[in-house]
Amino acid sequence: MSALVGVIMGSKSDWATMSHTADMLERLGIPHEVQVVSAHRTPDLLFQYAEQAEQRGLRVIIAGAGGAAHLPGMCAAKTHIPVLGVPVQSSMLSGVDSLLSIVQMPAGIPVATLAIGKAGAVNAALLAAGILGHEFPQYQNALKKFREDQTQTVLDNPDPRDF
Ligand SMILES: Nc1c(C(=O)O)ncn1[C@@H]1O[C@H](COP(=O)(O)O)[C@@H](O)[C@H]1O
Repeated sequence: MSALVGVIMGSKSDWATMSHTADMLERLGIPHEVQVVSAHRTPDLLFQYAEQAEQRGLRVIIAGAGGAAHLPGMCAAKTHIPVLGVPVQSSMLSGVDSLLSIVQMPAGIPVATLAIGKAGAVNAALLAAGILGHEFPQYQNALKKFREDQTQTVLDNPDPRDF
């Protein structure tokens, strides 16, 4: 099956964070693709990627970027499919710069903004599963199973001293 989720990131250096998105999509069995695309460094490629996303069959785009993180917003400006933004933790400002760059979109062009770093990267994949779940019940079931397993793991390990 061709990719339903496009995972893009501003730089190879974002892969340490965005690999958590890919890992979770893999775990849920959701077909996806990953690619470095930068609004700053490869603006023409970004426009082409966003403009062609829908016709290529993508249903959701997850865009991770750090610092002056314009990638998710510019991607959202060029496509109608939902864009989920993951703020990558930058070295200088700990990702607060990334978060604010992504979250403060003007009314009319939404980006669904996740938490900074790994938590946001994982949750973006789970959110994508929820969005896809209406059209593809198998991913809704995979999401439910993930949640049930997570709950059970916590219930089975109540002692915080056991690691
Ligand atoms: N925020 C953006 C964009 C963009 O928004 O288009 N392109 C690259 N970057 C970010 O620059 C940071 C440093 O990149 P390098 O490590 O390549 O210098 C990365 O976190 C990347 O997401």
